[in-house]
Amino acid sequence: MEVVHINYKHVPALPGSVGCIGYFDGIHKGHQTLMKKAAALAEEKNIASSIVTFDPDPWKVFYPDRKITHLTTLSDRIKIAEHMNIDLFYILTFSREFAALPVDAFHEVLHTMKIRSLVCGFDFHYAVHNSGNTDTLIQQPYFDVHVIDSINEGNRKIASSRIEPLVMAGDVEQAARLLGYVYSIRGHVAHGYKRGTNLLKIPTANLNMHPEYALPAVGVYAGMVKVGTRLFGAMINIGSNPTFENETVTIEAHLHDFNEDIYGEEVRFYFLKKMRDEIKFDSFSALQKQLFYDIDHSRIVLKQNDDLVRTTARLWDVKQNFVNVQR
Ligand SMILES: Cc1cc2nc3c(=O)[nH]c(=O)nc-3n(C[C@H](O)[C@H](O)[C@H](O)COP(=O)(O)O)c2cc1C
Ligand SMILES: Nc1ncnc2c1ncn2[C@@H]1O[C@H](COP(=O)(O)OP(=O)(O)OP(=O)(O)O)[C@@H](O)[C@H]1O
Repeated sequence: MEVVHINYKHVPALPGSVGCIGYFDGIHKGHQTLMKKAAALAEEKNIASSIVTFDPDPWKVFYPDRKITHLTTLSDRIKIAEHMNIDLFYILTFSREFAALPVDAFHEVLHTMKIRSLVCGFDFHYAVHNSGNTDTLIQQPYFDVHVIDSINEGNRKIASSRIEPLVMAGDVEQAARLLGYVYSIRGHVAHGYKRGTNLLKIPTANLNMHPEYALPAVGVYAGMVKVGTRLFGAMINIGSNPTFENETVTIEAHLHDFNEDIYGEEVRFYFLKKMRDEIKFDSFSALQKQLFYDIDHSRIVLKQNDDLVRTTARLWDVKQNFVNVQR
């Protein structure tokens, strides 16, 4: 898949393609349906398939002072799209000027990009004051338009704005049902207080998370950690370690059957299921006993969700999957 950054005023020479259009945060099951349709139409027409998306996030452009979080960063969206049989990933630079384009000018930009067919959702809006919709798209003269009906779960549209609150409430299982894969966040391994190794004999990797992600609720999760191209089973804690009365919230994981120094490395934490709330224990040994129980519990959860783990591993190009394999 080729990634092309485009300024709408200077569109480079591009091949004809069947595009699907939107912001696509999370690339959830609704988005995946659009992408599959674009890929199928492109094959029929024997031309390329493309994604037409925007960066930065329109919300960031209009509200620069607000902290805006996402399910995926742009590089995550590119990575996932690679697995959706898409040939070209177009990133239109979003600005106030671009947002102010009249409907007709927006159509002309897509025409200049040689979009031959466009796939969009039933509620897609675009151009100045979001005045463009599927009707105006269908009426334009340049390309044919395929509108996808609402892809629902439980009678409600699957949307990024529905998934993010689920993640933030700790319901990562339901989030995975809507995404089609396990929610994850990326960052670097930072130094903790070393109590995990020294006092509890349960070493943990502390995550310095990329700030763009929606953080799951405080609690203890079964999940996975990706180190390089290897995936490990894990249990993850998000919280302030009340037994030790930390002042800040940390994100830390104990990886199953793992004993390597990974300080500073880029890693990804995957949240499969919330197992329990964080608790203040009366003694270190009571905490330690609970943590040993959590290790067994997380192994069981991983076994029960093997298909979901494998689907997720495939999306993120895992080369060695050690989940459910003792090293
Ligand atoms: C899966 C998991 C669950 C945890 N649960 C709790 C908990 O319920 N209460 C608590 O005070 N600390 C909990 N902790 C945090 C430990 O106290 C923490 O790992 C320890 O303080 C080591 O921190 P350090 O890496 O900063 O040294 C948990 C850690 C993990 C990995
Ligand atoms: N569940 C869905 N069913 C059908 N089409 C969808 C669905 N979700 C998104 N789309 C379409 O996918 C494209 C990209 O959607 P976009 O990311 O812009 O918003 P969204 O997923 O609807 O999320 P939100 O409403 O939270 O912003 C749009 O064309 C949109 O209409």
